[in-house]
Amino acid sequence: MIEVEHLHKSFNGTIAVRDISFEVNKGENLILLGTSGCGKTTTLRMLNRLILPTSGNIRINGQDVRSAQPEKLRRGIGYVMQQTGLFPHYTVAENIAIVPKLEKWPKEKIAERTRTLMQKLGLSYEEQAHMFPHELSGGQQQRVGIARALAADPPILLMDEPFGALDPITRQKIRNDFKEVDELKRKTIVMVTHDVQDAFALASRICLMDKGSIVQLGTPEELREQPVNDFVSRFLKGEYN
Ligand SMILES: Nc1ncnc2c1ncn2[C@@H]1O[C@H](COP(=O)(O)OP(=O)(O)OP(=O)(O)O)[C@@H](O)[C@H]1O
Repeated sequence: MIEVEHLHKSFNGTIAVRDISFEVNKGENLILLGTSGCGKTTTLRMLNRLILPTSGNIRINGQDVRSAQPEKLRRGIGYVMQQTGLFPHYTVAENIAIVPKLEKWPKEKIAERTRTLMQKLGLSYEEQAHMFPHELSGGQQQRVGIARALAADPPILLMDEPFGALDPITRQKIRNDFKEVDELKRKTIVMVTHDVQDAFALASRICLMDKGSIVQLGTPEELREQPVNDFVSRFLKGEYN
């Protein structure tokens, strides 16, 4: 469903992503894992054209993303940003409704969808829909960010450190809840994390990166049982976190 071929990105001579290729199958959860600065976010943001590659190809359902209109492309791809990226002056409900509004859904349908999603993500529509992001905890804000990305039911979801800013207990709780949300089970997801536990809890396959390159791509079991080198074993033991 997502095909990445020989993707390369340099910023003013600094190589951020170095000739990487991978595929993400429909319904898979591919985790881009690696140390800070290894090129995970740059890779993710090239998938929805927030960053343009220096060279290489990306196809989504066979279509080259360069031939798609950026706005149209992004409406079909939900995006959960680091640190939520919620609009501070929009209420929770208004934040969740951004894409459905762009899609000109009727008001009742938007309200119904917002209510359903908030409930699925463990939020209370009655109590929280009219609050502003700063009135919520970090974990609740993350849940709103995920609801917003899911609102128009895009088949693909890109998530950049969705649990990054949370304390370990909240992180584990949201991660567990996340696994149980039925809509997320159907999505093709590419998620960035530096956290080995996130990767093992959520990945269909892990793409472990270092210095812009892919070191190993495989199932969590493959990485654990057949690490290709010492870096992989040490990374999985948490020595780089
Ligand atoms: N806009 C930019 N201009 C210049 N250099 C950049 C830019 N964006 C990223 N880089 C560099 O590219 C490299 C990869 O960055 P990237 O953000 O993709 O890494 P990352 O693995 O997501 O790291 P983190 O987990 O810290 O977010 C880094 O060396 C970074 O400094």
